[in-house]
Amino acid sequence: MRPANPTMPGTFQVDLRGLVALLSRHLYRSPDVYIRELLQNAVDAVAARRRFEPGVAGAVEIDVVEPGDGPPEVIVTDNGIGLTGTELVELLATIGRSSKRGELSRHRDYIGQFGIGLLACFLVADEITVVTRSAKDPDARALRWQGRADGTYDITPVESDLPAGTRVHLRARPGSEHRLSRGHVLRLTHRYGGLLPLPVRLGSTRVNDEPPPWELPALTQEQERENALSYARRVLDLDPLDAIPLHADGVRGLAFVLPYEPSPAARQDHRVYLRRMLLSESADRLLPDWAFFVRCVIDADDLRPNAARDGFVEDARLDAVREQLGRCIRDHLTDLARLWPSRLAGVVAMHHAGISALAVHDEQCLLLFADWLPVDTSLGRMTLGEHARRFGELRFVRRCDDFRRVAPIAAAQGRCVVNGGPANVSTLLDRLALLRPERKIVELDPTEVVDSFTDLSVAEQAEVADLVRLAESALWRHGVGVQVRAFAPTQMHATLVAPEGCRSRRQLGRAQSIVDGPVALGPASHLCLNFANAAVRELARQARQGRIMRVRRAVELLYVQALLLGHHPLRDREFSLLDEVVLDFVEDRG
Ligand SMILES: Nc1ncnc2c1ncn2[C@@H]1O[C@H](COP(=O)(O)OP(=O)(O)OP(=O)(O)O)[C@@H](O)[C@H]1O
Repeated sequence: MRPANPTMPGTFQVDLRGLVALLSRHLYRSPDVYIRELLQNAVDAVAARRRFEPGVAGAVEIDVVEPGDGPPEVIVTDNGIGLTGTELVELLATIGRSSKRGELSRHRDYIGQFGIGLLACFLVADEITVVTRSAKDPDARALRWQGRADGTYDITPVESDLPAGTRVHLRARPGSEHRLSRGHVLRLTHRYGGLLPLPVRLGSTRVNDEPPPWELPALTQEQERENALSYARRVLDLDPLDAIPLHADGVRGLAFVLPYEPSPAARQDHRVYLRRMLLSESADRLLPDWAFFVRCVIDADDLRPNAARDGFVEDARLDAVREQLGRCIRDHLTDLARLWPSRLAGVVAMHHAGISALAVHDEQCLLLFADWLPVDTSLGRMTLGEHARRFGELRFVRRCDDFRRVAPIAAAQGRCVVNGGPANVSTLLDRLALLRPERKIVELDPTEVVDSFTDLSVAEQAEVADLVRLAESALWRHGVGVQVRAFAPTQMHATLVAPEGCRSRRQLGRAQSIVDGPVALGPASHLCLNFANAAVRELARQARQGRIMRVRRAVELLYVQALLLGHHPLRDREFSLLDEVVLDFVEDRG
């Protein structure tokens, strides 16, 4: 029989150096977070003291000692709750133990919760010295706790006149001197603690004397907006198109409409504060995807920070806040449409590509922005709203090639045709047609425009018969048929048409397959010469006079011109044709 294994109980041992290396490489973006963790502990300590001494005026003081012949030292002092000897062992010297955790669900007062923040100090110093006196016991002695990066610590009572509270000393380790220099500490304190609600001083300088931008006094809405815009210029180095006040449960802030076009797929770099302590300047996923064109600054009371403290934990609370912030932005834009249409037009003009891409999937986004989206039409660029006001019914062609071909003709006839070719436009128009049937959005068959061409009378047909014959024989090798009809604009010599919509061809009963478009352009396309154009009539006259070579060359030239006007790619044979025509011209043949 095998003997049972003897039980060997034990406790985990922590290799502090390994843990600190892990934090610095994988959790924190920069060793600079040590200031954030010290500030946060000081603010939390004041909050803890206020729980049993309400109204105590909290303050945080930072000193930087730069001896010149040695490494700089940073000292952070608070008049918070302080620590007893037992707490020093249980809380400071026990990794992962926090006094704030269980209470967090009951109290929104604390920023910390993981019990690892103090370790960030080992990113810049080999030793952390904490001198503390507990506020809970008036007779408590001051104690010094010295923790070292090798995982050892000692606690000694000290004779100190320190009132209740805590003072943390850090001396820069070789290589980190710059991070503990006065200028750097001032910048970091300003960045992380600039909005903290209790006074923070560096030496005699008050670091946080400005209220958050959403709390700046303002008599009117316009003044409020101006305050917000000037904050963005000063602090974010951004000149936004507009500022949007944000309110959600336990969250307040501002959203700024970006003055440049970001990619909808790009990270949203939001500036987020947790109980007025800067958490991150590059938080993502705080707003719905469609709001990619704004960048926001918010302060949250009870969203849960992730351990790296560069964003919030994805949970139901964050979902709800995201939804509410999205609603604020939507409502604001709807108000703009009513009260400041020119501002909304500016926003959409800047961000329409991204907005269109999103509106394809997001119905609300489509309905919100549809009227402000610009489209190209045969009568120039205009918004869909403007189009609806001017023309009522909207007719569009699906492809850019069709648009290029019909636009000049439609324009000359005063008809407004929308180009559905650019990315997303025709999909958006299809969706809008379903969502808002009263808008009467219909696809236009490009050949309809051609159908409005006027057929020639019998006499006129006789007049152009020689031209048609010569032109057909000239273009035969290109697989292109010829017809002559009259259409506007009169300056246009010719256009390429598919025979499908060509009544005269149908009337002539010629069997032609229907081929159209740049790649497929082939044997079934027709060059439609414009009888309303003076040069074409002159060509008909010269054809009657038998000037065969000249007419053939001119027709070939008009064919290439029609290809170019329709933005059809030229093939080798059309290039050589062009070459021949130019050579003829240069050598004065024909
Ligand atoms: N300045 C201070 N005054 C009083 N207690 C402090 C102070 N600094 C730290 N402590 C105590 O030490 C504990 C551990 O601090 P630490 O910064 O490591 O973690 P935390 O603040 O609890 O959580 P987090 O890791 O999220 O920052 C705190 O929970 C707190 O009880």
